[in-house]
Amino acid sequence: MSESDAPVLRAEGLVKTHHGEGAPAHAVRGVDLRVTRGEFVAITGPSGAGKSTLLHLLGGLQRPDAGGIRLDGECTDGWSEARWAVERRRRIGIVFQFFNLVSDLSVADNVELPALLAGMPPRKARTARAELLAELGLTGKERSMPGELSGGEQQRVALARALVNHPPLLLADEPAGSLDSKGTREVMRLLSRFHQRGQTILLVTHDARLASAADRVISFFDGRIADDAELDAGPPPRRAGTSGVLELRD
Ligand SMILES: Nc1ncnc2c1ncn2[C@@H]1O[C@H](COP(=O)(O)OP(=O)(O)OP(=O)(O)O)[C@@H](O)[C@H]1O
Repeated sequence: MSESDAPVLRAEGLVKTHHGEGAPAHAVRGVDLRVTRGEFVAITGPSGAGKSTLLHLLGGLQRPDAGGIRLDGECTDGWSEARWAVERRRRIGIVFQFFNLVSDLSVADNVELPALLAGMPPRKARTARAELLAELGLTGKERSMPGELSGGEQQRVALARALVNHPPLLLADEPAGSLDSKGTREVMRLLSRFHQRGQTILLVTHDARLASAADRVISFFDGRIADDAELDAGPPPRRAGTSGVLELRD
């Protein structure tokens, strides 16, 4: 299988136990998962089921106790923290519930930073940033600091930051978890729109309504996949970069 035919993400036999103050938490108890190019997969399940731990493993933010992960067919076994950091910039965009923007950098700098760190020439990074912010309805906010923005706006900046390097995979961990209903609708509409353009997305949410935006829903329970179902297919995803400007209406 050539690398381009390989699944964007493949996990086999993933296991992760957290050792905290109390009894060990068996968060992920043996997970096999394959995500193909262009899929929008939601992982849903009750609080404490292990969804965030799984997403952290898949993004290389935590190491599994057992099992392995392949990105575009490439085995990640033995990757160091530094290697994961480099590969994440190129291959995996991540958005979190609480945005995790750099509070003392402007909106523009937050979005440009990962592009510059990935080696994009400054002029190209500025153009990429401007295009994404325009698409996300944030033109005019470039000089704002994150603390001056609403939660929904901050999450849109986080989305721009996650996508500025055109990563093959977007991981989203409860991206609407701290937003009001308007912000939630915006974020979900944007995820759907990027998916329509061909973006592969893995969304973790405890909210079954949000999961229904995906075309495949995995029910996660007690550290294991309890169900894995394709939903009715919507219009086929288009190739990346072929659609027009986003509209953000209520
Ligand atoms: N860093 C940690 N140290 C110790 N235990 C942890 C740690 N992170 C998670 N856990 C435990 O692992 C289990 C799974 O947690 P996880 O956050 O992955 O679940 P979740 O499904 O994402 O939950 P939620 O929807 O509430 O975010 C829980 O019992 C949790 O308390």
